[in-house]
Amino acid sequence: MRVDIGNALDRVATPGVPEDALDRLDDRVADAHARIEEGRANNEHGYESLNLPHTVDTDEIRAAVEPFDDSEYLLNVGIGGSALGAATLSAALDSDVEAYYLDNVDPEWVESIIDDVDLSKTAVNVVSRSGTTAETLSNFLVVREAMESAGVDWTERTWVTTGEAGNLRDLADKHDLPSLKVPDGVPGRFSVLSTVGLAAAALQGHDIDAIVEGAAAAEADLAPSLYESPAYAYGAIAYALDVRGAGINAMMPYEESLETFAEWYAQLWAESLGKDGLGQTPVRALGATDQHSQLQLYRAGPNDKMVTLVRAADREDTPIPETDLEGLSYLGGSSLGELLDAEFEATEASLAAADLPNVRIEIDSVDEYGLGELLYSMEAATVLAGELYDVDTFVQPAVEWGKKAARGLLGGGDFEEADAVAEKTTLTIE
Ligand SMILES: O=P(O)(O)OC[C@H]1O[C@](O)(CO)[C@@H](O)[C@@H]1O
Repeated sequence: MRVDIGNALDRVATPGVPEDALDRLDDRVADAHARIEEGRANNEHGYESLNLPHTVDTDEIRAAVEPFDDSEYLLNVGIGGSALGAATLSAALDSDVEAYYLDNVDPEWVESIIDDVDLSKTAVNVVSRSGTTAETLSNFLVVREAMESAGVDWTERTWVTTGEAGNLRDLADKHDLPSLKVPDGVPGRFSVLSTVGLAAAALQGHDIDAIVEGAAAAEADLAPSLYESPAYAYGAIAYALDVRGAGINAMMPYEESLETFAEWYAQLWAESLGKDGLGQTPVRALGATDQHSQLQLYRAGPNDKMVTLVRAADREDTPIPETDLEGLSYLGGSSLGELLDAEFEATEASLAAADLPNVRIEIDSVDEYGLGELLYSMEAATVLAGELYDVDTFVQPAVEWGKKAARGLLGGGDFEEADAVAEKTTLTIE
């Protein structure tokens, strides 16, 4: 993986980072790297995530999903980090298994998916690190009832991925379900390279060892200098731009297969760094599509953002037939890939021409190795940025308020947060 930060320098962009400031920041990167390595060596909570290339047991994962290798469908029931990593891999890689990610509780959407699959040929993976997430447990109960109604023995088609204890662990023990453990020291948003992300990938026939090899290559690049580590270069430059005013980071892959990656990145970046009034807001974008959508704001709106452009050096291509359409003959004989690359580079240059900071991330190809490299690098970049912001990267206390309010509204306990809902200020226009 390569990261080009040239268009983030102050001689190109505003806000931009002076090269002498980057050199000074590199001293802080060295200190942060030492802290990260200490956390990894001691398997400290969160830092343990960066050890996964050496600790994940891919044989165990393949064995756990082997009983389901006749499946034509996968229903992954989980939310947040218990869905987005596996969904990123599914979206990026081809498989004969049709995978669905039930990571919301919109009833019409859930019912439409259950109707779309043949439950007798479906593997259900219920994923929850805590085992208490309302959306996940509710969707599981709905799916289980649908299987029972269809005369399918759900215990024959379900595996569980969860922590040491909790509702799902009890369910697995009670019904003797195949189960995989979510590593204790790995927060959900950092769990794609663990049982959480790789079991679904294995069921879909993907080479999870190649994913881990790519992650290991990114790990090998971690160094006490941003100039030696693409992952740290990205984490450092994004932090440096944020503290200079680029409070928004548009993650804009120029690969349709990486659209879900941008969604995964948004949770990783926001839930890790959004603390104590700090944190850069991730925006999910897609090239070339958003050139015809958000780019107007990026170029001519407030200079309060950076754009991260991601692409693969190699991809399959499709020729564009010759044409005599007025003004479009230049396209004939070219290819869609050449057009996409031209638009990537044109957008990159257009942002620089508008003084808007942007960073280029390039992987060799969107395959298992390239995905492992990209995902691990973004995790390492996030951990580094967390050290530079000096926030607690691996917790997410701010999400608990809403959970308690919702639980109180449903009669799940007496929570003052639920009382606050009733006190809403209203000014309704109809
Ligand atoms: O895996 P669990 O415990 O169901 O949590 C799902 C998601 O919910 C969160 O805990 C936030 O509520 C995320 O950090 C996590 O990825």
